[in-house]
Amino acid sequence: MIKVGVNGYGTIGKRVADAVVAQPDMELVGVAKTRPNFEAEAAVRKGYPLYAAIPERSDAFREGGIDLAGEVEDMVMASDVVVDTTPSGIGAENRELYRQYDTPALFQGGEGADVADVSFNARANYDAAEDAEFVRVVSCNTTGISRVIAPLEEHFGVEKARVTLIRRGGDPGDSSRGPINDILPDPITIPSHHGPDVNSIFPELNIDTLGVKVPATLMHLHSFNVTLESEPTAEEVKDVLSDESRLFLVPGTAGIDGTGKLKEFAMDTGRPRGDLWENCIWEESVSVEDDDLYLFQSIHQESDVIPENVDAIRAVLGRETQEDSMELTDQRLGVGLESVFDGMRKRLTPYQ
Ligand SMILES: NC(=O)C1=CN([C@@H]2O[C@H](COP(=O)(O)OP(=O)(O)OC[C@H]3O[C@@H](n4cnc5c(N)ncnc54)[C@H](OP(=O)(O)O)[C@@H]3O)[C@@H](O)[C@H]2O)C=CC1
Ligand SMILES: O=C(OP(=O)(O)O)[C@H](O)COP(=O)(O)O
Repeated sequence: MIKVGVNGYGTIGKRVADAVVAQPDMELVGVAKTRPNFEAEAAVRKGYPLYAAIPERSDAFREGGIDLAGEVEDMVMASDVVVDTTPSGIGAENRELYRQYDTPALFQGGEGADVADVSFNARANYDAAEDAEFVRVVSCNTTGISRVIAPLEEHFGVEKARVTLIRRGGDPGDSSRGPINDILPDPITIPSHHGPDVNSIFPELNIDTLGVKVPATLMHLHSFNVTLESEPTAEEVKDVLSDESRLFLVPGTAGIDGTGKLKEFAMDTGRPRGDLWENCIWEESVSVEDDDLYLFQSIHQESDVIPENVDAIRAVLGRETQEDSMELTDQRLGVGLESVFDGMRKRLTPYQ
């Protein structure tokens, strides 16, 4: 069993912890937090050993009536791998702690690429993580773009990708973030940081990205224009994309017209926390004009990186092949939505 510690128990950390518990080859050593708040309560209720991320604050947990399993160092020492899911910038500060105990660590996309030896996306570069000291699972947006680029490169070749990202302002619980009544070019300079970040996965890719922030919390939306090296039909592109378990082609028949209904759909299908681990690509948007491909996709920022973190745990230890790890992760989490609509595709015409 692979022993996994999760340092930081917020949006990403709580989902990584649940995903680790769902794997047959992993054991959750515990999770670390700085404060005895509602998330600490939830971790304890789930039976997850809870460690104090800042030892001097251990007393606050005791005063709050929450039992600790120890301090973060104890968790790191007992782990084969630590997944660092602390806020952007804290991960880099934690590197020395992991190095001290010779424990490989995974960081998240809020850290700079130089925090790790390798930036990781399971579909694109699984093997590159093997034996690395530190691995960075790229951000939700970079993950979403990489999952589309990988099959397009393999099947059709990519001459140039242009992606405009309509970014959610904050997560649903981020009450201090915005905008609340504005549309911001963010970053205002071009390219946005996403293009160079995608290049940390595909160094040779010619890609430009533009970012916009809007008053929404549910998901991001990407508008793609990819100039291909060949001229497939839209149907051929859809066939290739629909073969990927982490890409979900939202059928026109579903009547899902935006991110609100996507989230409603996720909750209706019983997804934990309404999570959508897959890129949600609107099937009707997939269009090809000569060698230019266009499509819209939505990315659930809180959850698309979760399967990638699980795969990165195996990859860094050299366990399982890329294909076997992705298949196991998907099966244990329940990734893959195509089958939900199989019957519906046959029965309905668009938007009936
Ligand atoms: N949310 C998103 O959409 C995505 C985020 N990411 C990246 O994932 C990382 C984590 O983001 P996210 O989960 O959203 O952040 P959150 O703020 O939701 O969670 C981070 C948690 O870490 C805890 N924390 C703070 N300081 C420390 C510390 N020193 N040691 C241990 N825990 C600490 C905080 O809880 P407390 O202080 O209560 O312990 C907080 O809840 C970032 O790099 C982010 O960029 C990647 C993809 C998507
Ligand atoms: O960490 C994330 O969001 P946040 O920094 O806006 O909270 C997401 O991964 C999106 O980040 P990005 O738009 O910088 O790729």
